[in-house]
Amino acid sequence: MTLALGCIADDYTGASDLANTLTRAGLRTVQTIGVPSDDLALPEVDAVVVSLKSRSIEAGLAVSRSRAADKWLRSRGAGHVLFKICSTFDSTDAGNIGPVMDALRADSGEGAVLVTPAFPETGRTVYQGNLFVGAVPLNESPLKDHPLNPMHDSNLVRVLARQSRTQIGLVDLATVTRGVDAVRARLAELAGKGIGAAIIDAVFDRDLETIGLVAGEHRLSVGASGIGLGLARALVSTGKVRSGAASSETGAAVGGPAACLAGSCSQATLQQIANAERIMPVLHLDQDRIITGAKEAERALDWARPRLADGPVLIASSAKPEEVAALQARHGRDAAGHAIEQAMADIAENLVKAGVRRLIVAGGETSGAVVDRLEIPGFLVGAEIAAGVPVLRAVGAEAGEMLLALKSGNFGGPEFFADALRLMR
Ligand SMILES: Nc1ncnc2c1ncn2[C@@H]1O[C@H](COP(=O)(O)OP(=O)(O)O)[C@@H](O)[C@H]1O
Ligand SMILES: O=C(O)[C@@H](O)C(=O)COP(=O)(O)O
Repeated sequence: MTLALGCIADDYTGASDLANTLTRAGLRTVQTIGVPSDDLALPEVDAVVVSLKSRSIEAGLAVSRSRAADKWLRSRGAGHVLFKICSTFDSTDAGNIGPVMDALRADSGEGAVLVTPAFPETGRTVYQGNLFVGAVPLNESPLKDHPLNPMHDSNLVRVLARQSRTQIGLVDLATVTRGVDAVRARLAELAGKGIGAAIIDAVFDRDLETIGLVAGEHRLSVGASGIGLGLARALVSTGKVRSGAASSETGAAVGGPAACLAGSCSQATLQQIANAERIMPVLHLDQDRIITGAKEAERALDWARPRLADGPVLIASSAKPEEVAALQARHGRDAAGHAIEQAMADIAENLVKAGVRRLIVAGGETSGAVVDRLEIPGFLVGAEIAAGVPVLRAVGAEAGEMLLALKSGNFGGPEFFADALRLMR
């Protein structure tokens, strides 16, 4: 297998979002959890997305895991590696976008790296280096209240400069609009000045196509699914990947009970949970009980097990920003987040033991904790539920045939859980 494109994603929902985008653009794609072991039977593919849970861990660990993934992808022939980050640039001043980019840049010998989280299909656009989420700048969007990485600065040149050892430049929209040669020339100019990375503006998919053509001539890029779309379209338009080879069939139905778990506290997920209350039983976890070790996961399982035969259930830890802030003040941000993620993993593990084979998880860190606990080594991409969220068919899972959906907290329409269940049969 010689990979046309290698990808390293810093969380699992982000990885499935990217795998979905690449598949839809015509690349045969598989999503692996971590660097695959030699005995994992991978189909013949154009792209591999290695999923890491590295967005919110200590920067040194994120760097070493990303470098290992990069090494594996390059050893499978990937000439270009995309480091997939969140379309809302989720990170803190300690990292991990800057430190990982610096390390992968050093390993690849890249001059100036193109960086953009733009993903117009989901309302993420970048202009003059400023990230917009829908109609508002990042720092005015719901991301200002993210439980782990609240985003308070929409100027990504500044945000990345605080995390990186290299100087950060800008390739503005006027340059992108002038086309591939103009972007090439600007990048060469920045590299000549010793600037190691540049935020590149993008508002429409056509901007990402221009960016993809230039980025594909290099060894490394950093961005969200939008730049993945650009890279994939460039591979197809230049004939490096045969178009139309990819299929996103979800395959045979798996049946069995279905369950939903929500750990995201995003506005979109809170609305989706409220709407799900109309169509399935919903249990709201008591977060203080989780953190103080009061057997809250067992209570949730006792509630869920007798209901599974009658239809899907939803278990949520999600809370409004002021409740999240109050909980964090009582217990600390990381302790609260970690304890809730582990409770979600406990619940998922036992739901699968109780027969659940169709599982929907809302939240990137939450999905990471759940998928790790279920020890699923990889996924094939199925039908698209909503922009950035595909049905995933587990490959090599201990529990056998399983369908999952890993939803980024911010993604999906108001009826997301119903939409997902309709496609996960
Ligand atoms: N009620 C709550 N209070 C505080 N933190 C919470 C609560 N519920 C979930 N969390 C934590 O918030 C984080 C949500 O992150 P994540 O799952 O990545 O969602 P998103 O996709 O919206 O970023 C996780 O670490 C989760 O454990
Ligand atoms: O790029 C995106 O927005 C998503 O693919 C993503 O990374 C999701 O992260 P979470 O919102 O933490 O699930």
